[in-house]
Amino acid sequence: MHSMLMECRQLSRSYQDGDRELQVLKDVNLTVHAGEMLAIVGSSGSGKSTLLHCMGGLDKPTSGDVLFAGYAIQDWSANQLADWRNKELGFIYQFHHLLPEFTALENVAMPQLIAGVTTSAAKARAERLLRRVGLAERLQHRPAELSGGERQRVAIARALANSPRLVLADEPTGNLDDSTAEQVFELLLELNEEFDTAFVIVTHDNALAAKLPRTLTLHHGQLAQAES
Ligand SMILES: Nc1ncnc2c1ncn2[C@@H]1O[C@H](COP(=O)(O)OP(=O)(O)OP(=O)(O)O)[C@@H](O)[C@H]1O
Repeated sequence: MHSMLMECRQLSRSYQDGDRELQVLKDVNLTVHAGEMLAIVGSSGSGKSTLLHCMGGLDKPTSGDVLFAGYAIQDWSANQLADWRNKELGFIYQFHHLLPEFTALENVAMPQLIAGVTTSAAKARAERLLRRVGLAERLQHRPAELSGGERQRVAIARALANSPRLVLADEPTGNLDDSTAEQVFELLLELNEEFDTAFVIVTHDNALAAKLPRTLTLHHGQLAQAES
């Protein structure tokens, strides 16, 4: 059995909405094991993005803990969080968030340069990753010169650039047509097998979620079933 990588304990998040409190997440308990892949599904507004943001240190729980390899991330400074996100996490969003003025190769090299990898090593790894995601012919293209599916493949390669232990993906196929979405999902499944990286994928697409080994359902900010 794989070791525990991330744990949410009694995670709650509420927002102040005028003079009332909006409880978005309520006592969420979940464990992500090293190398596993799981889907989080739930209707719009059920708290999926908020949960992912708390797991990625982009939002802070109102109460409860997010532990990464046993450490409570909310205790870390902004610098520590930024460093952790750069080295240990990858993010994939619905919209690719690639830098428009840079090529695919440069976009994938960027997180490595930030981590202190040399330019030549960063570009070599970026090229390997882009080849792996099927973009050998697109290394020098800028995001505007790529299709939506290709842009998401670049974003996936970028998420894996620093060999993170965990990739958090928020509707990674939400902006793609059905067949492209399925291909991108298949790619994520393959990469999860090949790399020693856990994936947590938020999706509203139950058919795609069903391809993953484990699915958790959020309902009004609570996990619908007990953690397996
Ligand atoms: N910063 C914020 N301030 C106030 N309310 C917020 C904030 N972020 C999210 N919310 C509210 O929290 C609820 C859950 O939002 P969240 O984005 O987590 O849902 P979701 O399940 O990801 O929805 P969708 O599938 O539509 O993206 C929504 O009612 C939203 O308006």
